[in-house]
Amino acid sequence: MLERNDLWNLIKFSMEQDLSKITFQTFVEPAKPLQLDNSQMTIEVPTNLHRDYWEKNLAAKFTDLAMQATNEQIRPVMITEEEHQQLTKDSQVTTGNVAAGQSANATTPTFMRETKLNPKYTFDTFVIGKGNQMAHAAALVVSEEPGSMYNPLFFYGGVGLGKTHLMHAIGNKLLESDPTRNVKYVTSESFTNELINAIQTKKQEAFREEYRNVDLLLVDDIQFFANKEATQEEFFHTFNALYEENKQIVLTSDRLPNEIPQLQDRLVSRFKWGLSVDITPPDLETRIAILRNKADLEGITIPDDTLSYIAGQIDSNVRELEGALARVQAYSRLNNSPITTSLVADALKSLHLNSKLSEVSIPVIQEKVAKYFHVTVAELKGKKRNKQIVIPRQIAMYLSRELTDSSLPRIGNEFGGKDHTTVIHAYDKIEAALKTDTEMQKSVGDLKGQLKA
Ligand SMILES: Nc1ncnc2c1ncn2[C@@H]1O[C@H](COP(=O)(O)OP(=O)(O)OP(=O)(O)O)[C@@H](O)[C@H]1O
Repeated sequence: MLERNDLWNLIKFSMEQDLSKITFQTFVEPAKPLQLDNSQMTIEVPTNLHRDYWEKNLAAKFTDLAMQATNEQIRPVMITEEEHQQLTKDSQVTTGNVAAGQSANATTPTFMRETKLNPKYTFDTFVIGKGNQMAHAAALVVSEEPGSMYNPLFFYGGVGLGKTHLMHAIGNKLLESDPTRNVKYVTSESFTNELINAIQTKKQEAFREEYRNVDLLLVDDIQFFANKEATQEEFFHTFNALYEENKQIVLTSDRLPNEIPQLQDRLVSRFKWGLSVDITPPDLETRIAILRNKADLEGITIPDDTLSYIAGQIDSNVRELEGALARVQAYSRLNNSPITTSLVADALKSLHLNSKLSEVSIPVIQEKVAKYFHVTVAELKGKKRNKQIVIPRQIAMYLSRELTDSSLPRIGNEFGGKDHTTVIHAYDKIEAALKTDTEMQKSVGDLKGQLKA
């Protein structure tokens, strides 16, 4: 399935060709896609008049274009800006959910994240490569002997590298061998929201029952436990209850437990009791294998050299790789032409993959930062920890993450083989300093100006 924005951009592009300029500018340009799930796209428009026009004149065209692009029936659901604001307010009141990014803008279909396991995320569909070999092996062991070897099993690493996939694979495998097992998958955000609901509706006992009676608990993205005292307190007790009963716990995060801000020490130490394994970005061969696997599963015909071309363009994460393939597939359908390397180049052009990378590279950033602070590039890549070097090094890492598409491990590598968590730490530090420290604002502003010039 294409990502919401990707599909929207393709449809918008086709509408622009078909509609008069004035109709396009009046009704399509101000529309905003909010959410895409399997059968509908929710689209926000400024007024009732826009909504009526869409429903009467554009909805059918939208569905046709979406069908051409994805081969699926997707209907547009129009809401006005005012209705959207009201809905967002209502959902905050009922769920206590005020965290950014959890409104109707969420792009992940809720059925995958919050209620059940995604049946597509199995060991069979997971491609093993250097960066995930150990994680895969540990996941397999845990799915065969839950609660005995590695408890908890903790996966960490950058976004879109397969942590959730492996976690679901454990659950799916366990249920396949014994459908009576009680498996619960939850994101840390849903855990928090369910807890808040339970407190508000005085159903804490039921909440505890539900969580403490599982055979396998899968909690995704636990970095969002950061700073959430009540959630951490509750989770601590859930963890203990399950652990004592030898029930398996699997956790994922974008960083190691001790790097999650304000995570209680007692949780950090418990999370380290079992096995922590990192997942690093796939190398070129693995990326090609993932694409080939995906293309086969979807029945897409695509030549080998074209697959290699896509894999060479996108080295950051697997989700983007899959998004690129979906985009290419949609582009080929809309243009009614077979997938070739030149079609792929056209389809991916608007992602500006090369221009972003070639405009600013990590060595250029290192050179500019070193010059600005009168240190050497070797010192930035080295291990010295005095303030005169540490701050420029952290700024250079921050800028590398902001201005290039490089993955965290790749940035770490370019800085003398440092761990990706060091890059996260540097980024967080500079980001926090930029909020209050005027000297930092000036240095980073100057450097950005120089780099973009
Ligand atoms: N090795 C792999 N083989 C096949 N598919 C993969 C592999 N790694 C990742 N994917 C696919 O990439 C997509 C993103 O993976 P996933 O959601 O598991 O990432 P994640 O590490 O949990 O990211 P996030 O931190 O954003 O939650 C999924 O569709 C998943 O199936």
